[in-house]
Amino acid sequence: MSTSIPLPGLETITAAEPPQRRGPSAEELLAGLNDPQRAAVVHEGAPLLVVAGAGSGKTRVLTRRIAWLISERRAHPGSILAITFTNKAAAEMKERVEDLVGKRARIMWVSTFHSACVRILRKEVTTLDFGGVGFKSNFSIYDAADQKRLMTLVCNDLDLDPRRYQPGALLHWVSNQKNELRDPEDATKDARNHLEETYAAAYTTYQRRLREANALDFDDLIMFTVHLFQQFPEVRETYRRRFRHVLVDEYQDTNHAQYALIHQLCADAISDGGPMVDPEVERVEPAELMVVGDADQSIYAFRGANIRNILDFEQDFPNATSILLEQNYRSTQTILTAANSVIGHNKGRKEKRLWSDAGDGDRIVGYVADDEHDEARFVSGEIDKLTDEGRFRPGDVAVFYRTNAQSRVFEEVFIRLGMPYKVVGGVRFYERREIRDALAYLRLLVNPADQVSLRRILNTPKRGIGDRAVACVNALAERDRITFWEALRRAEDAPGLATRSLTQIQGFVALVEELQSMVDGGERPDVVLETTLARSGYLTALEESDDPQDETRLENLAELVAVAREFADDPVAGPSADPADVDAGTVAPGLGDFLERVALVADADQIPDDDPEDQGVVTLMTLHTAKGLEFPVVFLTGLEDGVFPHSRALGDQTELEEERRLAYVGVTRARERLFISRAVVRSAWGAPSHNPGSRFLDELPVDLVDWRRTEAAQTRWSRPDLSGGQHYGEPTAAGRRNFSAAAVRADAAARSKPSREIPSLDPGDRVLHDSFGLGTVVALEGAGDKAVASIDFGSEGVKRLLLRYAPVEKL
Ligand SMILES: Nc1ncnc2c1ncn2[C@@H]1O[C@H](COP(=O)(O)OP(=O)(O)OP(=O)(O)O)[C@@H](O)[C@H]1O
Ligand SMILES: [Mg+2]
Repeated sequence: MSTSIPLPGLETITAAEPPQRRGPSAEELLAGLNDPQRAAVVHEGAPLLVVAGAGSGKTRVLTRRIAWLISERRAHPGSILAITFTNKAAAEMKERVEDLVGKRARIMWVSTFHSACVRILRKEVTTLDFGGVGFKSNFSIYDAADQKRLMTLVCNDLDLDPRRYQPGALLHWVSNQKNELRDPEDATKDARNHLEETYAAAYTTYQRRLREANALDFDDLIMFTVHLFQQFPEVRETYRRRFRHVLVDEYQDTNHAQYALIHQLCADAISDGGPMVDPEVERVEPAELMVVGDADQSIYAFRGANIRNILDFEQDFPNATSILLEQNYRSTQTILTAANSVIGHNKGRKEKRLWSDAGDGDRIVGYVADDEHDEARFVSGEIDKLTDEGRFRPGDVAVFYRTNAQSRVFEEVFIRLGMPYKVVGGVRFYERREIRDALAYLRLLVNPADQVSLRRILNTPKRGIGDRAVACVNALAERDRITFWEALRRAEDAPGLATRSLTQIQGFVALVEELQSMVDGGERPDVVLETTLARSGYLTALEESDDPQDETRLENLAELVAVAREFADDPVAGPSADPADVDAGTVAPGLGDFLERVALVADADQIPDDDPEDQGVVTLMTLHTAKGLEFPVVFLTGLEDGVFPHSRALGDQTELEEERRLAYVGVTRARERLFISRAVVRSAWGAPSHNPGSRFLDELPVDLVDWRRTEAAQTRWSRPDLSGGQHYGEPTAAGRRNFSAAAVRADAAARSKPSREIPSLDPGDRVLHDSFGLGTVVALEGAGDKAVASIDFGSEGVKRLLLRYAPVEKL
């Protein structure tokens, strides 16, 4: 499948060739390359290291070299192994090489480390016989959730105190061991204290259980392949004979195990083969190796990536040749200078002189937003302007953020404005399972006839209402021609329903009815939502789960509560509100209104992935996902200390440097235009926090950035180095709201109480309303907190107002 994400360096130099056409000429293959790039493409023999800054054509050179090997050096495509960082990048690279040299390229191996190892192990794993229990080639591959479940079992096996030994922490430790190629025996042997002994015991049991399940985890894929090669030289030699050319992109993000794998395939003398190396096995000449990378873009240390692999390449491969690329072809000089300036703050790095002849280009635009909604509106407003001018299409634009949860606000604004977008590497917020579950609960409260919602959550979280019970209730509904909900309420009449199921169903019905009474009482949507999540056991189920994803789910639900709270605080503002939609002070927004608003936002199916005129769509993604890509226009958002750099990194120099490399990756994705933004207040996890500007902002040259900011932000905040900024826009409702909201958000109880005295009114009374002016009370319903007055405001019409909220004064 072709993707609309531009993977740079992979561009075609000739159109797809007709079947009989001869391959491209050498000149064609070298067209559009500078001298050092050509040298890298045609290099023969010794291991080759191409180190260069972002956008200097590393990926392009690697792709061309593959085509060159096949076309000019007559290498058999099957003898080529190229490693990329993602499957997407692999698919693109393969496609481009095929475009260049034709279909015969198809049999080369272009893949990630993991995919390559799966292929090898499917074939060879039966050779491995750890502890007498062999693997079968149909082994399963365990993902993070599977691993967590398995490790929980291990903890039970070993009777480990769950408060001291958490499966997540154990798995992290095990993963580190595997990335260092240390098996359970190594770990046990080297354990220096009780804690390490326990970890090693967990590792041993975990591996045994994996074996029994005929399963491998991701780290095993690499470690087992390396062990296979080390222990069975004849197998290794088979692959050495096969792969005559090995090429690795993004080499800076390889970990030790991956490095060892490359070493096994390409090193001249294999030092770490151990005693099992069989002198009888005929040694094969090492494969030609080419690795390309940029130490400044190493951003996966948390997965064991070792920056030393690239720094030490010349030591590891003593006869290596290095080629340096210094010209950047991606970005304007302004963008490049900014990137160089930020990364220059990292210590102990090799200085690079990256330059561009693309001209200075436009200045970087900076924006200090009142809050995250304001930031999202700024981004969408700028995209609108750029596309209206006709210079860029939506597909040219990418919006980057540090963590996945930050996509939500952008999504809401984009949907509201009809801006086509896609989220890469994450599910759209309102399509996430937990969000759909929570909304299904709320829909049910408003509309008990909503069968789809009801069935979705009837047994979510698990409460022992299984398929059989549902079938019995269904039978009752059909027999008596009542709704499914009615049938649930009368479940005692359901034919064949087990007593246990009946009790469970009655408990569920009581829960829903209780929650419904909150809704009928006019309770705030956020309070209803929070209560629902708590009372239904949904939160507890997630909290107690071992699935690492459930932590993210909790965060997402907190985010949804924040959405509801904002809506209840001020239905006029908020990302998806059009002031014209809501009459200020009319009946306080209830759950139904909230659901309606959310439904509009959540109706993401309406958004085409790519629009018919091939304008493309705006891409939203995290900075980690952006590696290797490029876009004409980039928005780098959330530049706040505690967001980016991540709060975890603030006190740690090493982590801070990794965050800075991430910033460098982000900035260098931009070709022509770069926008940077931060929000003065950000409502993460439902509570507003004031974050200072990112320290990376201070590391940008002052004269390269045009600061635009709101008046509100200006008065509240000042940076000495950004004083020359230009005014942008008016203070927004959202900004004002968040500031006042910050002050009053003391606790949930306080939020759900009226903050003002309720005027006592009678029909015929004259009142003054802040927005609608003079009016006459025509009718009254309810009392106390729930008192609603119908008031005739003459030309403004008759409004129904919940007096608890309405700004009316009796005259
Ligand atoms: N000699 C050249 N002439 C014109 N354009 C080039 C040249 N070399 C590379 N490019 C273009 O420059 C851009 C960056 O190239 P590429 O993505 O290969 O760089 P990279 O070094 O791999 O970047 P990164 O470090 O971000 O992975 C691409 O659009 C590529 O097509
Ligand atoms: Mg690249």
